[in-house]
Amino acid sequence: MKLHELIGYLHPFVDYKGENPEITSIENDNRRVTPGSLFICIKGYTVDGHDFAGAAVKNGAAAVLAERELPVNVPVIVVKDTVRAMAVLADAFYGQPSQKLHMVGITGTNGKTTTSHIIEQIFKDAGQKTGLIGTMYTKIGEQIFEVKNTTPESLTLQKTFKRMVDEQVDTAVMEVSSHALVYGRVHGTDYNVAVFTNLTQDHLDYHKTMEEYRKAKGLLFSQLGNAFNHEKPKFAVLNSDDPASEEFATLTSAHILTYGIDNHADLQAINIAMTASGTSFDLVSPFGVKKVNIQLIGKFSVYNVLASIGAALVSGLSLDDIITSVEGVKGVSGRFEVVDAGQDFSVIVDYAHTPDSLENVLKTIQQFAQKRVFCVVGCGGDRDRTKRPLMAKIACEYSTDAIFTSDNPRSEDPAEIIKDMEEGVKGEVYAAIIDRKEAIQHAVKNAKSGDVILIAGKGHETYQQIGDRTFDFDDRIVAREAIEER
Ligand SMILES: CC(=O)N[C@H]1[C@@H](OP(=O)(O)OP(=O)(O)OC[C@H]2O[C@@H](n3ccc(=O)[nH]c3=O)[C@H](O)[C@@H]2O)O[C@H](CO)[C@@H](O)[C@@H]1O[C@H](C)C(=O)N[C@@H](C)C(=O)N[C@H](CCC(=O)O)C(=O)O
Ligand SMILES: Nc1ncnc2c1ncn2[C@@H]1O[C@H](COP(=O)(O)OP(=O)(O)OP(=O)(O)O)[C@@H](O)[C@H]1O
Ligand SMILES: N[C@H](CCC[C@H](N)C(=O)O)C(=O)O
Ligand SMILES: [Mg+2]
Repeated sequence: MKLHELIGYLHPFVDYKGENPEITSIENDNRRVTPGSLFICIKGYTVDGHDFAGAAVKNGAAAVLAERELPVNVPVIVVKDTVRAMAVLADAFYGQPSQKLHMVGITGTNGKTTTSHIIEQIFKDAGQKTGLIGTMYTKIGEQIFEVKNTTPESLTLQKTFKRMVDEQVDTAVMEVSSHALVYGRVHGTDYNVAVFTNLTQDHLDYHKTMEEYRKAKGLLFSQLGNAFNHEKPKFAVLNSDDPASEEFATLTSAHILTYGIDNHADLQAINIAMTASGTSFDLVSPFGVKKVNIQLIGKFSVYNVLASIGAALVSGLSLDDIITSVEGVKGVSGRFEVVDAGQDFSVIVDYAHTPDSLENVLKTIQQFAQKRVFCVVGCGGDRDRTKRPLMAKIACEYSTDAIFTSDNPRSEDPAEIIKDMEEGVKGEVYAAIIDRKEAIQHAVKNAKSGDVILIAGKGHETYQQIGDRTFDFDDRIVAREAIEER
């Protein structure tokens, strides 16, 4: 694409009539620039991309998009906000790929990864080729690509959509983090279905207040657009048991489908019963009452399944087929994952890293635990500090043996993080073992027949970040080894 054509997609006041080179790629990292690239300078949290314009030109950049003039010998196009401009250019450069996919976006504090996998499974069972973008990876069909963020910045995102289009993907399911919504990473992404799971405390380091955090999540719904396209209708799938849904409904003109358990909803689960092999419920729907038996455990899993059924139903799939699919879902890596090395006590690895998810998982365990419940838990460094005492309190309240430990301390002192946790449990009995491996070994050594050990916070993660180093660490492997050493 020629530079002039590309610039034509920007704000009409952007005035550029200079040279018109062929733009072969768009990059925002000078290390990825090749001859013919347009280099976009982004002011980051760590460094300022404007400082790398010279290096980008050395690598062959044909033009630079920046927020100020720069001393380089290629055209510099100046805009007010390069992050906003990047989203527009990425969408245009890759041929507006999100408009060619059936797009399902999921936001909410907890359950995004789980729900996205359930939805992926339903569409796969319906014979579609799927794409998935989220915390664990990006997937195109069965190909897996590593990721750094739950929701990548616009350039990577649009490039991924383009690849999905090229590989004949029908439906793309993605997690949309609150950071992504605030930072405009999904500007231009044309969702057909926007799903809300729930809103509870997390990320207050970034959003400061729950109100700001709620506003961030609401952006997914306000960005669903206002026009009625009857050939490609838009839907908001909202949790009727979460008070934020009422506000989100007002933000969009899209059709609304609600799901819930406690409050009336278009899709409501009643008569929920936990069985040895999962959870069963009656689904009250516009198509009558249907019995559903899922292999997942807990009330929170019922919410994720209801949200997934809702997203698939508004996408035009048949309810009976959808139910068959969700009944086949075995669970998602690191979410309530059982570690079975033949021991006579249960070990569960779960990605609960917020107060609400920890409480949900421990309450679910209480429903079947007969004896002691050990809870190995830590809180991430360089993240919301205010959740630390709350998570510690929940661990002590809903388990018999709380063991506080480290979970990616990053640049913080792990002992100080545990001190923050301890603020929430003055006078309670607990153990504090900084080394996560030792903490897991301690629980495994002390567990007796019939006990349950929950290892919370890291789920699928295969690393521990201490300082600026990343070490191999997998709760499931460490637990298995500890069991085998017993
Ligand atoms: C705070 C934050 O959001 N940071 C994101 C941001 O990094 P940054 O601002 O530090 O970037 P930077 O390193 O300063 O670089 C600025 C610019 O200079 C460029 N650069 C940099 C170095 C160089 O040598 N050459 C060069 O050109 C960079 O490519 C970039 O364009 O831009 C990066 C690239 O897009 C992101 O990967 C990074 O996410 C970091 C890893 C992160 O931890 N983000 C968290 C807060 C986050 O976004 N989390 C949510 C999930 C939350 C949830 O679970 O709900 C998510 O969606 O992942
Ligand atoms: N609907 C839900 N409500 C509350 N807690 C949930 C729900 N679904 C899952 N959880 C809990 O939250 C944990 C994380 O789930 P999941 O990874 O699906 O969430 P996420 O929203 O993708 O998280 P992240 O923001 O880190 O990407 C699970 O391990 C489980 O403990
Ligand atoms: N997406 C979340 C994941 C937290 C996982 C937990 N293991 C931690 O490192 O705090 C975050 O970056 O806050
Ligand atoms: Mg996730």
